[in-house]
Amino acid sequence: MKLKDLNGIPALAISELGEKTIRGLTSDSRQVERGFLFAALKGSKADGVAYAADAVARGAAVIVTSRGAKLGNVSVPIIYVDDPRRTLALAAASFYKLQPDVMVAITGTSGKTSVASFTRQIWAQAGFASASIGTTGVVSPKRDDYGSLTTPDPVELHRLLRELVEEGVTHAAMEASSHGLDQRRLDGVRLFAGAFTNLGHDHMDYHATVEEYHAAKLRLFTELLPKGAPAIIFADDPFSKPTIAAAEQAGCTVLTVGRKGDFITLKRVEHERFRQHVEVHIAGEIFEITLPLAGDFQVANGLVAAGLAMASGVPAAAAMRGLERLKGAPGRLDLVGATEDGAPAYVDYAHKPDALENVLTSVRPFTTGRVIVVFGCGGDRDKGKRPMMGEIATRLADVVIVTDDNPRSEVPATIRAEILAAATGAREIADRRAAIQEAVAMMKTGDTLIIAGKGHEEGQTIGDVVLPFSDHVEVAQALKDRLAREKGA
Ligand SMILES: CC(=O)N[C@H]1[C@@H](OP(=O)(O)OP(=O)(O)OC[C@H]2O[C@@H](n3ccc(=O)[nH]c3=O)[C@H](O)[C@@H]2O)O[C@H](CO)[C@@H](O)[C@@H]1O[C@H](C)C(=O)N[C@@H](C)C(=O)N[C@H](CCC(=O)O)C(=O)O
Ligand SMILES: Nc1ncnc2c1ncn2[C@@H]1O[C@H](COP(=O)(O)OP(=O)(O)OP(=O)(O)O)[C@@H](O)[C@H]1O
Ligand SMILES: N[C@H](CCC[C@H](N)C(=O)O)C(=O)O
Ligand SMILES: [Mg+2]
Repeated sequence: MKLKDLNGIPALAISELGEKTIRGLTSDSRQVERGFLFAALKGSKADGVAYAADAVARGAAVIVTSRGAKLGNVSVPIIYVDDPRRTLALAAASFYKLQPDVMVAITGTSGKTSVASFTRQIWAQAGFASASIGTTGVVSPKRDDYGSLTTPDPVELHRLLRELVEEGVTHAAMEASSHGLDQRRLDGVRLFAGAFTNLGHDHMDYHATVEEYHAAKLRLFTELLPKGAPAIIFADDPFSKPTIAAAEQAGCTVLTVGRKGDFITLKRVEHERFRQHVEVHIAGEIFEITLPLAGDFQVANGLVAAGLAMASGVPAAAAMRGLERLKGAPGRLDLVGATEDGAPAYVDYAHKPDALENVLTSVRPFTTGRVIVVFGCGGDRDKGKRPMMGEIATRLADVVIVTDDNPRSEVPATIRAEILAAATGAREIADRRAAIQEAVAMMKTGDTLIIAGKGHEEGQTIGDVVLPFSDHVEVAQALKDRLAREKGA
């Protein structure tokens, strides 16, 4: 492809260098090949400018960087732009060209993965070839790939979108993390609609204030959605109002869902142990449906997903039928098994305060005994979450076991101590396997066990090493061991 065919490149550079052939793009010098465009980006740990020479040595044809960056002497042309991350995203979109016809993005502190998965499932039920992209990976009719980042790097993202189109996918739902929005990873995506779930405490190590964190999320509506595009907003969150105002001001067509919602109005919810009966009103019509998932928050996520599906052409009745057949996203209030007398054990991805509060509150109505929770907090991540989660766990659970969850480069005992400082009466069991064994062993009739924080994850990161570890596997094993002990006794 010629440089002149890439979006985001300033006109002057096109007039001088437009005929140059570009064979690929990247912001990582280690991935540069002959003829690549290298974007030298200032990051959180390093400055890509320092790797310009490395990129040239590997064959870069041209470098894009920010105005004022000092590159020294390099032997290839340099294009200076105001926002190189955005330029890279726009260029990647034009390089890979193809995107599914209907692309939607979901932002919010919690619920993104679930809503992306639910939207894909409702579309699929309605007959569309659909995909979801996010924390748990990429799912389409032809693939189920394990993921890493919530919102992939723009080059990887656009390569993926092209592959999905080549597979025949017409509809895709993706997560828009605040990092992804802030770092312009989605700027080249041709979005049909956006959605907002809620805003709580997370990533305060990256964003200076809650306002800045909210503003990063609002970029989806204020800068990325085209004028008039549907913005599906959950109406019952403390941050719904300012989000609705910002989306309206940006010219989006705001469609609200929830108890205070106008597009889909939630009227009544009756909880059962593993499902919920829900009554909603849509344009004067009453729907009574059974959502086959536990947890209040799954009703919210279901309505946001139904809103996205309806905004993109699925009839209300079909969207409601879709809700009745949903499968939870892996590791989200995921029932792994139960003790011999029926006490359930769930794995859940709550690794931030509001999520933990929601999940513990959700299981209370069907718990006649004790709520037991096992959790920890990640190292090298927002430290403010630790005492908040300690306090929530002790307030809402009857038995709290604090353990390790990806300590990364930090001292695990220090992380636990920061949680325990606000968790009076909690027990400390450093080894996550031992903590799960202990929790399963203490379960009695009527109890509910929640193993929180890792959800779908398949590893425990200690230092730089990722040891294989799955809460699912451990809980299932602990239940088996318990059964064997009971039988032997
Ligand atoms: C803090 C953060 O978001 N970092 C992301 C960011 O990296 P960065 O720009 O800060 O990178 P850096 O290490 O400072 O390096 C600066 C530049 O030098 C380049 N470099 C570096 C070394 C070298 O030899 N050559 C070279 O060219 C790097 O490629 C980079 O372009 O841009 C990279 C490319 O897009 C991402 O891979 C990287 O994600 C890291 C791995 C990460 O852990 N991110 C997490 C925090 C994240 O993004 N999480 C969100 C939210 C999760 C959620 O709550 O759902 C997500 O969307 O997943
Ligand atoms: N709508 C919601 N409101 C509050 N908590 C929720 C909601 N949806 C999910 N949760 C909680 O948050 C956890 C993560 O859910 P999910 O993966 O869908 O969110 P996410 O926004 O993708 O999170 P992440 O940013 O960590 O990828 C769930 O396991 C549950 O504990
Ligand atoms: N996307 C989140 C995942 C956190 C999951 C939790 N298990 C942890 O390691 O803190 C993050 O990177 O902050
Ligand atoms: Mg997610």
